[in-house]
Amino acid sequence: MIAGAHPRTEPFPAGPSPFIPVPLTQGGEGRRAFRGAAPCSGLVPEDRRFPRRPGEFRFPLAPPPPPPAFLRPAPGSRLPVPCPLPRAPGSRFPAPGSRLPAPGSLLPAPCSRLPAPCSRLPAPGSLLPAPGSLLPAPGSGPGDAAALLPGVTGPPARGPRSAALRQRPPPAPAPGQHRGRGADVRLFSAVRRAGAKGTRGNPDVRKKFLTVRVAKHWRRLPREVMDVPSLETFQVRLDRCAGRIPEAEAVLDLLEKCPEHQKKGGFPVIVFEGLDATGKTTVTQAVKDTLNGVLLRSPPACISQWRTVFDDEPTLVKRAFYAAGNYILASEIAKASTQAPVIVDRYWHSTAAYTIATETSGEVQDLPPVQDEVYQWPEDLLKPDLVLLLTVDPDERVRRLQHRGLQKTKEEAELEANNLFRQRVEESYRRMVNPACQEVDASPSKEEVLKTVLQLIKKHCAF
Ligand SMILES: Nc1ncnc2c1ncn2[C@@H]1O[C@H](COP(=O)(O)OP(=O)(O)OP(=O)(O)O)[C@@H](O)[C@H]1O
Ligand SMILES: Nc1ccn([C@@H]2O[C@H](COP(=O)(O)O)[C@@H](O)[C@H]2O)c(=O)n1
Repeated sequence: MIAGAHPRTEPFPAGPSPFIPVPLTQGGEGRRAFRGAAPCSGLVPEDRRFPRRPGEFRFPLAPPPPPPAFLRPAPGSRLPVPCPLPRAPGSRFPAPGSRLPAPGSLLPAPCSRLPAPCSRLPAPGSLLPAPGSLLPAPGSGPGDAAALLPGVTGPPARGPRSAALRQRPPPAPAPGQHRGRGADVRLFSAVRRAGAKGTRGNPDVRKKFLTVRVAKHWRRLPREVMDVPSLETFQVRLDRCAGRIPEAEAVLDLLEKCPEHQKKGGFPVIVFEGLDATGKTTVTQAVKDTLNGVLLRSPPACISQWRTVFDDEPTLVKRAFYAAGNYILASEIAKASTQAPVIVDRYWHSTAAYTIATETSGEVQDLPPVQDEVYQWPEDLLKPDLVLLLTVDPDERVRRLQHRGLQKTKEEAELEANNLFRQRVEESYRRMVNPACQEVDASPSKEEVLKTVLQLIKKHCAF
C-alpha cells in the first residue's frame, strides 16, 4: 500500500465532513523531517538500501559489473595511461584549451566527474565538443564545465537499460512542437526568419547577428534544460551518472517499477507549491485532515534519503533526481486518487521553477519569455486537478523561517540572500501553464489561509 494512504472501504466522504476545518497544527517539522527519511522498504530491494547519511557511503555495495565485452581491451593489449587529459592546476577538470583525444580512444582512470576507465568517447556529432576542439574554461557557462563532460551529458554509462534507452528512437515531438533540442531549433528558426527579413544580401550582418543571438541564449539556459522533459530524458540523465552515483541506479530501479503514463483516479488531486516557509506543510496537513484525504510529498519518501547526495550535484543531475521523484510520485498519486482526495506537497512546478531560476541569472525580465516551452507540463506526467501557489510577503516569510527554527539548506540560504533568485523562482511558478498555478496569498493567519484554500478547492474540484 502507498505510504501514508488511508485504507478505504467506502466511498468518499468518510470521516470528518469536508470543508469543516480541523484545528491547525504547528507545521513545518513534518515535511523537513522527510529530508533523509528512511526509504520505503517495500519498494527498495534489500541490496539497494543505503545508510541514512550520504557521507557514510560513497561506493556501490557490490563491486561494479565488468564492462561489456565490446569495451574490454583485447587480451594482451596494453591499458592506457590514466588521465591523459591535462588538468588545470588544483582542478578536477581538464585545463582550458586542452584538446580532446580522438573518438574511440580510451578514457582516463576514474576521477570523480569522468567516466569509468574503458568507456569510449562518443563519436563526433554527439553532444560533446568535436575531438580536437578546445575545452571551455571550468565554470565558464551556466551549466559549468561539468555539464559538458561525460557522465553528465555523455553517453549512458552501462547496463542493459542503457542499451535499451540508446536503441529506443527519440520521443516524437508533440504537434506543433520542435523535437528534443527545441532551443536550437527555435533559436535558429528565429534567426533564419530575422535574417530573411533584415539581412538579405548582406552575409556579414547575418554573421554578426547569429553570433550575438547564439551567445546570448547560451549564457541564459543550457540546451539540456530546454530539452522537452519526459521520463525518458530523466532516465537517460540518471543512467549516465549511475556509474559514479550508485543512488542514481537505485532511483532508476524504482522508476522501472512504476507503470508509464499513470492515470488519475476519480478523486481530486490538489498540489501546493511555493517557496520554503510559505506554509505548505501547515496547510497541506490541515486540508488533508479536513477532506479526509491522503497527503503525499515530492520527492517521495522512498527516495528522499538520497536528496543530500543529489543536492550537491550539478544542476542537470540534481534536477533529474527531483524529476524522477515526480514520476515515482505520480504512481503513488494514481493509486491513492482511486481511494480519496490527494493532497500533494510540491510536484513538477517546483522542479521546473527552481531549475529555471538556478540556470538563469539577473532579473525576472531575463527569464525565458512567457509561453516558452520551459513552462509547459511534461506530456507524460500525471496532471493534478488544481495547483495552488502559496505566496507570502518576503519579511513575513523570513519571520516564519526563523520561527521554524530548522537549519537552512544551501538553497534556502541562497533564497534569503539573493532577492533576484527568489523573484525568479516565484515568477517561474507564475509562468507555468497547463496546469497553471492559482496564487493564494498565504500571509494571513493559518485559519484564514485554510478557509481561502478550501473555497478554491470547492470551486475548482468536483466533489
Ligand atoms: N498562516 C500562517 N501564519 C503564521 N505562521 C505560519 C502560517 N503558516 C505557517 N506558519 C508557520 O511558518 C513556519 C513554516 O511553515 P511550513 O513549515 O508550513 O512551511 P513550508 O512551506 O512547508 O516550508 P518548507 O518548504 O521549508 O518545508 C512554521 O513554523 C509554521 O508554523
Ligand atoms: N518536486 C520537487 C520538490 C523539491 N525540489 C527541490 O527541493 C527543494 C525544496 O525542498 P523542501 O523539502 O525544503 O520543500 C526545492 O527548493 C527544490 O530544489 C524540486 O526540485 N522538485
